[in-house]
Amino acid sequence: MTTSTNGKFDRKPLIAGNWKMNMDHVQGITLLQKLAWTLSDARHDYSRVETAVFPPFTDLRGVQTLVQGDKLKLVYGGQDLSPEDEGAYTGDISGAFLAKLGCAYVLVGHSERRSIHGETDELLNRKVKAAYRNNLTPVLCAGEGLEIRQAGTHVDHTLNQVRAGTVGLTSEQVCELVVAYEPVWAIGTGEVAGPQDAQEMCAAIRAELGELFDADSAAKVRLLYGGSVKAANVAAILRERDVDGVLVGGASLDAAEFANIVRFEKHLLTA
Ligand SMILES: O=C(CO)COP(=O)(O)O
Repeated sequence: MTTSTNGKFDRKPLIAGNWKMNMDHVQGITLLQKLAWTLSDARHDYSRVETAVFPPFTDLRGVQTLVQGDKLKLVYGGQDLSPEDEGAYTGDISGAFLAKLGCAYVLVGHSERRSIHGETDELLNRKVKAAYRNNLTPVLCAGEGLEIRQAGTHVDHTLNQVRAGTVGLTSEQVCELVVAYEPVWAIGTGEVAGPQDAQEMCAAIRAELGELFDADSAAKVRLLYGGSVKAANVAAILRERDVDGVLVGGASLDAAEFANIVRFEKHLLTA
């Protein structure tokens, strides 16, 4: 990445697969081997796009062994982390443990954690800070539900989540930040937000981060769209100026489909 123009082409596209609670550690290795094989078979230029997977915690040790052993050009991360680094927090996973397993990223505040586990903005801000403290890049997830979208307050709602999640960060930290805009009504539903919807929100998030921090740092933040992304719709989404990548759920469980999403540039001409 260069800092010369601070435009879209300075931000490396990030194609991320969130496996959610799918794939045990044996299935996970098979999926990753298939993915690596598919990408290498197509002589994919790994250097142009960053590919990341977010497997369940129990898969991470096996993923680390495979990625390091076979020198795969993939990075990986956890789907969540504790706001604390160690101690009496039964069932929680420390960011320090994720870092030790070679994780580069960690998801923070996925809508399923917000809704099913009642995670608050205040807690998520502590998790974002725990990620930085442990040299993990947080992927802060934000986005509105259907009622909010229908009421037309989706931009305010999402910006509030981003504001709350980034309280107390330094500009240097913000430069590394990844924010995933995932409208809840588009997750796992087959409903995909239009490219213009994704662009509208990503531009608003970048502008807000520019106000909160500074324009140069905001220009470096990578903004992802998530919600029913597939090989057939990824290129149109990634043509948008402020959309720098995608966070893929269901389609990341199919190696061939996910590989086609990673190779989105190939579909750009026809999008
Ligand atoms: O939640 C998502 C990724 O984090 C999106 O899931 P789907 O791609 O299955 O809609």
